[in-house]
Amino acid sequence: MSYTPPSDPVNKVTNKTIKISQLCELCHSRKAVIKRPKNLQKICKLCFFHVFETEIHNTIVTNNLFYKGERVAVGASGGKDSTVLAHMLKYLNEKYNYGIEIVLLSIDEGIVGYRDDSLATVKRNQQQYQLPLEIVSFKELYNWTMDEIVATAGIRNSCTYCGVFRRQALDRGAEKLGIHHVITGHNADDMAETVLMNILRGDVARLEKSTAIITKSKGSPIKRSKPFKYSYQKEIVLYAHFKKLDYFSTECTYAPEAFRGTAREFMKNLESVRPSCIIDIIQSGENLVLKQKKVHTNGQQNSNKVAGGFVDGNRCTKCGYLSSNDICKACILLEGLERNRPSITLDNDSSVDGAARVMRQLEHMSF
Ligand SMILES: Nc1ncnc2c1ncn2[C@@H]1O[C@H](COP(=O)(O)OP(=O)(O)OP(=O)(O)O)[C@@H](O)[C@H]1O
Repeated sequence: MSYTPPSDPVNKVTNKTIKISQLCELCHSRKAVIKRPKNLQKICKLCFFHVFETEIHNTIVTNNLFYKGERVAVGASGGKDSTVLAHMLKYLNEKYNYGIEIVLLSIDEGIVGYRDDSLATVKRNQQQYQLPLEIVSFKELYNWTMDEIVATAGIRNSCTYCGVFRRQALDRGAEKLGIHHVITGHNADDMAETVLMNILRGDVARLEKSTAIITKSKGSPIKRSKPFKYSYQKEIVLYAHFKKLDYFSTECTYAPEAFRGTAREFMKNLESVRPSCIIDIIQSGENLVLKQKKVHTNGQQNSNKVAGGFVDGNRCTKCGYLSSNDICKACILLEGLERNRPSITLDNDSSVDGAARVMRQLEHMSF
């Protein structure tokens, strides 16, 4: 059986007759060109754009992510997720009149050959989407670049340093802009991976928070949200590809954290057998009812009580930023780094240059 579809400028059907079995399962008129990774439905490009955009709009509306007049900072790394996020928020904001003001906020971790190239993409996105851009660097905030950190502390814990500093840097960048809402491109795959990792580590405190679409620490004026919480990574990539978005696709120079890498691989294997497992894991995480925490005789809950009497939402006594301890994790990491900073005797002899100068500096270096 065959069918002559109406003219379709997007799918550009050259052969006018399409077998019924090739028709889009949603509109039943255009040729299906995609098998949706989320549910294996065969659909056309136009229907894919429509369902994908509508699902994200529904997530935003159902969870009251924005209020009219709100200024929001999109964590923009130049990668696929945050590029699609910036594009999508601009598009939905105009289509549904959310009334939000969007600013791109990028953190330059100082990774030569990776972040400098991806930031060039963000700068192009800024032009393409006509959005303001703020770049904050690790160097200006911490006086360390990730390259220097890896050279000093090794590659093994690079994700820990990068994650802790970037999280705080996003808050500090937003504060600098007077913005109280940071939006990130974390997707369903990231979230399912995190749930799995927290279960495997028995990290109950993090498990409780890991599926929240909005997170906010007590005492912090800055909230974070993840509108792609239910969006599959593969669909985000497909959307970027079909919309011909300009994004940076190289992996970070430093290897992903070993445990996360293993969890990611495991999730991918599960997904290939059962695509719905990503959403299923997120839903399981959302529906987990955790055992009541033990209450101390003084009435305080276990999780809130930490050494020094600090609870989540206090300020670090060193840098003044949010911390659940006396001193925040960023300051603890910085202290360790400073102790090990290579002390370089600067060679002011301008007669030697290039490799000879570097060799001379290396000879003076001590760790
Ligand atoms: N350097 C950065 N500057 C600003 N935001 C960032 C940066 N790195 C990550 N983010 C934010 O955190 C989200 C998750 O980051 P992650 O490192 O998991 O990268 P990812 O999954 O590859 O995302 P992307 O494709 O956007 O790079 C990103 O989508 C982005 O919103």
